[in-house]
Amino acid sequence: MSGKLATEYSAWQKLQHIYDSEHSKLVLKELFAQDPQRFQKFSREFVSPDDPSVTFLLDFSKNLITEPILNTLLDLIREAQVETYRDKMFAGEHINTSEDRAVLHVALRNFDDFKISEAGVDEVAKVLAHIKEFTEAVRSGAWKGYTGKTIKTIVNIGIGGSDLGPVMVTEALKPYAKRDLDAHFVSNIDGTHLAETLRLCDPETTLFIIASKTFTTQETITNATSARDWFLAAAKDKAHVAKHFVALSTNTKAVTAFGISEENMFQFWDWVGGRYSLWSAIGLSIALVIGYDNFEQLLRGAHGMDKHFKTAPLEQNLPVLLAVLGIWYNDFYGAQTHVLLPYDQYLHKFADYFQQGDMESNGKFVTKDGRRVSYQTGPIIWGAAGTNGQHSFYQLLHQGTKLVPADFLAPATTHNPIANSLHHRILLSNFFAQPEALAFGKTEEEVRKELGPNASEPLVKSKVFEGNRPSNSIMFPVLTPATLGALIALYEHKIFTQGVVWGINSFDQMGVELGKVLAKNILAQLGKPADVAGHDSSTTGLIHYYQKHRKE
Ligand SMILES: O=P(O)(O)OC[C@H]1O[C@@](O)(CO)[C@@H](O)[C@@H]1O
Repeated sequence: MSGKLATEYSAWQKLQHIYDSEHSKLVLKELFAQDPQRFQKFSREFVSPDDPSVTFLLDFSKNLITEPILNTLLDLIREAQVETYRDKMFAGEHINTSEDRAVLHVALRNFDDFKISEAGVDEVAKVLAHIKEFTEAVRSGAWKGYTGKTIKTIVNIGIGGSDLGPVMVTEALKPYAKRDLDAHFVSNIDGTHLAETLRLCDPETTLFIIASKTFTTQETITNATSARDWFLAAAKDKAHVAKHFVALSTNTKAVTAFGISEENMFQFWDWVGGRYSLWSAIGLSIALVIGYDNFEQLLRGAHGMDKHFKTAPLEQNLPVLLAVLGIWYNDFYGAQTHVLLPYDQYLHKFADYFQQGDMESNGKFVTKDGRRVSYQTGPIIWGAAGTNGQHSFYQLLHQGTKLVPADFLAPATTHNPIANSLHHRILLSNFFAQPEALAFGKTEEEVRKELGPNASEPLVKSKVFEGNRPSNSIMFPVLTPATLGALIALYEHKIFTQGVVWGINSFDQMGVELGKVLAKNILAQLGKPADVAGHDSSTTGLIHYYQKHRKE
């Protein structure tokens, strides 16, 4: 990162000029008509350098770009020194400058031993071995609860990066799950979350996983304490906690103070960002559900993408391509959001996961050297599994007034070929049709022809699809642990790349702190109206309403 504001790059200024002078002439229907080779030119096939079965196609031909525009976008990557910063990340340099930390989620899956000098990196293998040993003991039944029964239920208690990754991955890889081991995830401080989960648990056969990088997060520690109280109400003897509680954290002192022994702790390190931690001990619930071997495949899939990101030339580099396309719409077309649309029910939490991954990384307005940006940084990430989204928000995607760049993802083969794969064919027919409709629309002339001469003008106008709405399509043979790993790493490195161009620190999260401090202050004032002090009339009024109407 050259310490520049993105707008100071000559490539950025050239892109602004191109946008201003050409954007109105960029019509997908015409671009495709002019070039029968457009799909070939603007699609890339990723094949993992470690495993040829880990492969996917990125079709980015339905984007509002030409080769000169793409080349200028790649010039921006060069001018922002993205490759230099990438190499700094992989080398363990402290690129998280505000916290003086390395950013080394790639070290958690480093099967080829990238040379990385940072405390803890040489302990990754030991933690993985501990995860393997423990998960095999639980899954085999060798690990027994306090009454000698095997573990039937696991409850992961964590929030943010200590929850979203395990939730998304265990949902995505359900075909690989041990079906007689129930997994639950409690994250919200709302007592409902824990209460409803505990209704499903037997203290004799339940294992609680307390997942927290800091082991100070109020929601997690409160939930963990209540879960322990619930357990001890049945088990009575504190000695039994050791058989039913394990911890995933960087904070050994806090873990042991909570009452979990160090041998029941799976460690990770400060250079693992919360939203990049599913590859670490935070992935214990994943390994319990899908087995250690599949968890390792997940890691290996990500590693293959790491190598691709580290070595592929920019014009072949998939994270870089996704990154520059996102910047084109976010910073020049004025798109405020980016929608992720996996046509795979197993990936129904994919967008949720990258809400934190992207928005907590790049939702920033100050550069690493403290300058306020004058341009858009991180987009709003949202999405849903297809085809459900089509019956919810696609009206806006097709005929709304906002530009919403979309990523469509789908497996060529389903894990559930019911009805002779009729369901999958219908799913994929929509996966193919939606980007086509978004790109090419339906003209007024086509509508008139369809409706006939007596159709009212308003009706005709309401049925026009202007099209020219961009999308990427990603297809892969089947959703396996390794393919999922590669896909997640693809988006991680896209986020990294965009952060470098914007000059921001993608790896701290100062923005989550103020609310926590204010909440702690208010918590102490909730007793009675006289306790409420130091707030605006709105906050005061709301608290008074609560105090007047609460029943508990
Ligand atoms: O894992 P932990 O330390 O309990 O943090 C949980 C989450 O809280 C944050 O909002 C940071 O406070 C996320 O960045 C993080 O993933």
